[in-house]
Amino acid sequence: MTVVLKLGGSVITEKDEPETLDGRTLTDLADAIAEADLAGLVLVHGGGSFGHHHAAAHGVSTTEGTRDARAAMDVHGAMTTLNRFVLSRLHERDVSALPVHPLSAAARDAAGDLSMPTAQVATMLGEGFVPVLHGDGVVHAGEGVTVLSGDELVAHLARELDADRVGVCSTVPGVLDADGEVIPGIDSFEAVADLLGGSDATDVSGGMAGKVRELLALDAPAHVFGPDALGEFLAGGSPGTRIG
Ligand SMILES: Nc1ncnc2c1ncn2[C@@H]1O[C@H](COP(=O)(O)OP(=O)(O)OP(=O)(O)O)[C@@H](O)[C@H]1O
Ligand SMILES: C=C(C)CCOP(=O)(O)O
Repeated sequence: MTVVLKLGGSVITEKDEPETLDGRTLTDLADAIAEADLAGLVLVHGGGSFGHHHAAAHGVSTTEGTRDARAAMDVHGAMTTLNRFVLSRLHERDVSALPVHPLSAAARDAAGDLSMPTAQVATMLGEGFVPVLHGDGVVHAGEGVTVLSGDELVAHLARELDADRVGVCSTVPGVLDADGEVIPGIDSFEAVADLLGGSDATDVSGGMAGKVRELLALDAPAHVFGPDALGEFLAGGSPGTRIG
């Protein structure tokens, strides 16, 4: 059973305070992960206040790039710092987590299509490790370096690894309707397009609308849920909003 799980940057950081961790929530999520069956689990985390502030400050998005290596390193460096925090919380709980940094492995062609090998991720899984990837900068033909979102990585990994389940843990308990209630299931983008906004915080990669679009394109069932429901998802449950 292969499960791809994203820990939203807005969950594990204080998204409005540059480079500030939400240590308490990250600890709770690490506890839930440590209690779960870890075989086949691939983790991805987003940028929150580590990646998005730097990307926005340099005018870099998923489509607008930079050829300034220092700007690219501001984004990448902040993301590897956040990745170290996530890894250390997992190691403290004896989770055999190993990092995979997309900047050094991935590329986009001129049309923006992503390529990234996944043999290292599959081999880590085969050897009993938990790979931990993250949103990052990515070299992009014709643009320099653009942003690769964790949501895009989740979709890529789910396809390449033929995942059985996908989970996206965000600040919200699911995709919300106009009354703020969790929508149980989404089968088409058009049906919910008017409800989906970007993010409340600085976010260069599309917020909830981008997430739903990526997840709908997958074969594997995906769930969007809040931090309280991570244990339920990892135990095989279907919390929040089911997508696809
Ligand atoms: N209909 C909706 N239902 C739920 N959330 C919505 C909706 N429309 C917009 N949003 C926003 O989407 C946000 C979640 O997307 P966001 O990209 O910020 O989360 P994340 O993946 O946890 O963070 P990051 O992108 O930093 O990894 C919510 O906090 C909310 O502000
Ligand atoms: C801004 C960066 C580098 C990461 C974007 O990943 P996301 O938070 O999953 O959208």
